[in-house]
Amino acid sequence: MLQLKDIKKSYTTGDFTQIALNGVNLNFRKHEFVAILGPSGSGKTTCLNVVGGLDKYDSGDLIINSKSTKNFKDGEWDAYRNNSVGFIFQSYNLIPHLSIVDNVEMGMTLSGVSMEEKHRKALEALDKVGLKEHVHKKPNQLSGGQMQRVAIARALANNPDIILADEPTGALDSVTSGQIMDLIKKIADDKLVIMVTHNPELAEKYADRIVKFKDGNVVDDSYPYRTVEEESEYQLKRTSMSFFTALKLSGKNISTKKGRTALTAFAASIGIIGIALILSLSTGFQIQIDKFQKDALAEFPIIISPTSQNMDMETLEKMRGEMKEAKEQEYTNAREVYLYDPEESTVTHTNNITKEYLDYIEKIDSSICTSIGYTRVVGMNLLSKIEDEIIPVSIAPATRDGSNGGGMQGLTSMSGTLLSSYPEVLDESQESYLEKNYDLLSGNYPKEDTDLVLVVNSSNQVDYTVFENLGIKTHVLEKMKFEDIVGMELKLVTNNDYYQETELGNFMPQTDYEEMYKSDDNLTLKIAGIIRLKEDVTIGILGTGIAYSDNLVQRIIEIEEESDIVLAQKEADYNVMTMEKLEESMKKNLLSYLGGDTIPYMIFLYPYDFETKDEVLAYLDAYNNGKSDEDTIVYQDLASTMTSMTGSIMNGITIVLIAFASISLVVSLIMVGIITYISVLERTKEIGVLRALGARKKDITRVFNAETFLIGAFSGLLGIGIAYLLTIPTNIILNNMTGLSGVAKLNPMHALVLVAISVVLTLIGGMIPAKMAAKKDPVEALRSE
Ligand SMILES: Nc1ncnc2c1ncn2[C@@H]1O[C@H](COP(=O)(O)OP(=O)(O)OP(=O)(O)O)[C@@H](O)[C@H]1O
Repeated sequence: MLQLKDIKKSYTTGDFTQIALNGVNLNFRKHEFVAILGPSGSGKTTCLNVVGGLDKYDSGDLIINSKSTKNFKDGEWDAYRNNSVGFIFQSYNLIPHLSIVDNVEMGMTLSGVSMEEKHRKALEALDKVGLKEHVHKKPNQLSGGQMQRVAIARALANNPDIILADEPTGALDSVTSGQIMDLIKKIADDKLVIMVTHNPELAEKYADRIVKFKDGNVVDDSYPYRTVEEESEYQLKRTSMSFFTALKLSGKNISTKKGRTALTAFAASIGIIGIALILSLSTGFQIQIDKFQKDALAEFPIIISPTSQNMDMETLEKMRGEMKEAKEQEYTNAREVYLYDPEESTVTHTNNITKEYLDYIEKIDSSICTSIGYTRVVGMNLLSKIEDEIIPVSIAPATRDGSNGGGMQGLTSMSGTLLSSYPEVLDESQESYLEKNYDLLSGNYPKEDTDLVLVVNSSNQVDYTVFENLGIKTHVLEKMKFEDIVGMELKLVTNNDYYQETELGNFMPQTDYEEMYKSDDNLTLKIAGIIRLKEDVTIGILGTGIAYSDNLVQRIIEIEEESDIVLAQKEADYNVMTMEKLEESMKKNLLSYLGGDTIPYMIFLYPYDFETKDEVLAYLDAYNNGKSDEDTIVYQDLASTMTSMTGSIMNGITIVLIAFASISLVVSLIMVGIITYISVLERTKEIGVLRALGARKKDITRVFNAETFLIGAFSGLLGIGIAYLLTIPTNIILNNMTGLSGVAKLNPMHALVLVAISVVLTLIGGMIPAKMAAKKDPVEALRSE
């Protein structure tokens, strides 16, 4: 059954080598009760540990069921301890934080016995040792004798062939000793029991055979066994601890030191709390910005103007780079003044808007672009009948505009002025731009091309010059009734009626307004209604004053293109009114003013929202494909420029803050490492017990990894929980400070990732101590107190 052949074992500590076993030869029968006696230090325990596979022999051979163990691998030793050997120690070596049943089940747990079978066998074993009523107690609630019974039950539970007992009654009184010996004696009926003892009477009374040790050698054997081993199959069942078992084991251990674990987890969670708060704030602010974009900036048109400054990120960065360079050049010592052209450092592009481009724009899909607006510099020859007198008037916007109460400062400063021509919807079935964004205060929204509207600001104000231009004597007026304004009519006079060619060949505006007023060619314009920007619309593109549709201007151009003055001006290289010489660009402007140019000055494209805006931009970009630099048309998308700038600033700040908060994560990593290390020290005995029960080194690592996993997961969840609670006061404070509500919002995705990070970091922190634990020598581990 079991055979020791010339087993030698020595321990070297420093320069000193202690021979513990000096060529031991022993044969054991399948079923017998062997007592090993001998003076202290004679090698009894060492022999038992070698037989049990806890300690490795230096030379010789241990033959188990006729199989040599010389070439046993770690895994085979682990399996051997688990399947074939049951240990009973003097100091019981129960795992204190597990219940009695769990202690007894542990060996079977390691060899993967099913839950029910394991439980049944454990109860059976406990019944055998007479502890059936105590199964749910913890080891420290039992007497010494009872604890040793549990240890015996544990040794028996997996039904091993060999029971090794190292002074099992050493710590017990004589009565209890007797009871335990009776129990062991009974076990020996169908097992090999090897017991080390100092007590010759006990040995005499109970053992079948007494082997005496002295100086690492067998000096006497009362019933030697000399036989040739018959061949037999010897199969070992591999052991392995599931991660779940490791979790359970560690969970129970952690639950015995709740206070410490909670403190550790809290300390470790501070980094997580910091990062979670930062993330929740930054996502919160980003959400606010996005909301602002959606609410306001989506209404912000894409602008195509004659010259455009390339305000994309690349250019901005370039400009910033130049600023940096400029800084570096500061404070020269030269005694000279340098001249430079600031234009050279700004990137401008001249857009040559062509008929082809206009056609392209007009073909844009109405499902991505709600409306298109134009500005054209077309002068209108307007007359009005005021108190029976006909006078020339104008609907030009107020000269000091910008007070429509709609927060249009952005557009005002960047593109010069607010518009007086409102955009037309592309899809006729859609609500018109005015209906969507402006409340009607009086009259109607414009229906005809010739309908005008008066735009007022939130307090119904209009610059008095608007009315001055309309021919109304404003110095006697402070206010005007809606009814007096709505329905007001103006006559639009054609160029042919308005300008007349003189004998000198130049054109002069007529002054016979009565005559002009009566002309059949006139168009009658009417102020159809008074409108005001809706309260929830942030950006209105119309300035206060009179607004009209682009169709009206197009109609004027259609008529005036063929007017005498336009035809004459087209031919001439001088101003046909003043006869002054004209530059090419001045001529172009004059023609536009006279209605002789179909190309608008600026184009405004209004996407539905941010998604369709991208499509509109793609459509505009597509036009530039394969075009030479000067033929490309550069648009301005101020909204995106603004938001991408705020976006990257936000990201920058977030990264810096997270970097700071991460320092505390590193601290917690180190702390978890220390805690795990302490835990390894505290659980050394448990490591030994587990190894004796057949746990592999890997399983020990797993136990501690499970512990750090639990701490990591707990601290992560705790951190997220606290961070979540902290968002409440944060939001209250922010609301008081900024008026924004619900800014801090913890994204569930971020929460999950942070818990994962916490787990990974604590696992890393605990890795080294867990490896150290696995490397512990089982014999030494068992010996530790
Ligand atoms: N891990 C070790 N390192 C160094 N020496 C050891 C180690 N384990 C045992 N020894 C030495 O080996 C010898 C045999 O020890 P062992 O524990 O087997 O004796 P023992 O007969 O069981 O003694 P006791 O009856 O007092 O328990 C002793 O001299 C002991 O000091």
